[in-house]
Amino acid sequence: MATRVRPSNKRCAVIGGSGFLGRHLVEKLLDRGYSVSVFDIRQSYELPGVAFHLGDLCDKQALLPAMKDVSLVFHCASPAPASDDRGLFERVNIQGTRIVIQACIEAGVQKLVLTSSASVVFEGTDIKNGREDLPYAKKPIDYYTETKIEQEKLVLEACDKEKGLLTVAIRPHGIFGPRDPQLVPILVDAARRGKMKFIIGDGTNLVDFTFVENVVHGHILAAERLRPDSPICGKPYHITNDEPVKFWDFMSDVLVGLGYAAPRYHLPYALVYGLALLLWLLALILRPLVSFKPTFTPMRVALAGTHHYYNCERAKQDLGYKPVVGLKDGIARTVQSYPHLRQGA
Ligand SMILES: NC(=O)C1=CN([C@@H]2O[C@H](COP(=O)(O)OP(=O)(O)OC[C@H]3O[C@@H](n4cnc5c(N)ncnc54)[C@H](OP(=O)(O)O)[C@@H]3O)[C@@H](O)[C@H]2O)C=CC1
Ligand SMILES: CC(C)=CCC[C@@H](C)[C@H]1CC[C@H]2C3=C(CC[C@]12C)[C@@]1(C)CCC(=O)C[C@@H]1CC3
Repeated sequence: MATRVRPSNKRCAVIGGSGFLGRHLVEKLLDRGYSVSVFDIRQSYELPGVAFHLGDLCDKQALLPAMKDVSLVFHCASPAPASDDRGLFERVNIQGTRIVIQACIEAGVQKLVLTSSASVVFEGTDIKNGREDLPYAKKPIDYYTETKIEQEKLVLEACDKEKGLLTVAIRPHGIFGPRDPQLVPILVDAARRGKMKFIIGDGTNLVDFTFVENVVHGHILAAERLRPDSPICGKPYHITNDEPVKFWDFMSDVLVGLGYAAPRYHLPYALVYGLALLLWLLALILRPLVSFKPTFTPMRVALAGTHHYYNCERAKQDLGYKPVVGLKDGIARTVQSYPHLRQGA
């Protein structure tokens, strides 16, 4: 009779490990003595001690080898939020997550840590110091958010001590740091095209931006505290820098750090939101004829002009979480890591 090898609790798999957050997580896990399998649709780097498994997470047969003898799985893969492809989000974030859960059960994985998003409660209006017990958004602002809600519910409902799979969801917000492919590059692209002269609204709205190493820290704490008797089973946790900042101050610090001018002129929020909505509709109607992607989508305008910051007291209490890198330091390290995006480079 074949004997089943009991997975070592230092063997883990990172689904989405080639991405921005995934790669930072892999690096920290290696530092902490874990051996890591990465499952991703692409391979973006090589590292000693990391075994890559390439494939689509919707394919269980492709996933299973990455989970062999693994006790802990991190699921941080998702299509990019900027995509407008509803079918893709539903396939990867909802159906794919069901498959990830089935594969975990089949492979005998004991713990599944999902990277969710604090945006699962965001409907485009102010959230100030939001706690985890806020209801899920009834009118999510885009397909990304809509499918992140369903994904989180699936993972948390899969937490079953009898079946031996424990789950937890981390809800980060506005992740930034070296190698981020969206926030800084999109911002610099807009600045280079002369589109970052304006502040949407009065510029006083507070937002969480979270340095990537803090997000990684939250994930690892959650994984290590996830045990049958711990209060964290089946729960979501906000992980932020715990330093809400004015959205436009953060943007200005990054822009000025990279040698661009800070936005100065104010535009009314309702006007910009209305224009972004019109442009989005126009892009949708004209899609069969011409393809253009507006920089200021309704989702980005909503994020730029409202308060959205979250309370992370639950993570402090249950996980012993405390940010390891402050906002000022995080911005400086981020700016330094993008020499090619500096003004004039
Ligand atoms: N960035 C942020 O501000 C925030 C992110 N999050 C969440 O954090 C997680 C990580 O985000 P981030 O690192 O920024 O994103 P990235 O796009 O950098 O990383 C996601 C990775 O998953 C891969 N992937 C996508 N689809 C599949 C698939 N079907 N099968 C296997 N791999 C796939 C991507 O490949 P490819 O690039 O080829 O698509 C990419 O390598 C996501 O779940 C996201 O929802 C939550 C809050 C904020
Ligand atoms: C309007 C403007 C100035 C845009 C430039 C910056 C934006 C690209 C980012 C500002 C807030 C960011 C953000 C996300 C993506 C990038 C921004 C829109 C997320 C949508 C990424 C995925 C999530 O789960 C939530 C994030 C909220 C903040």
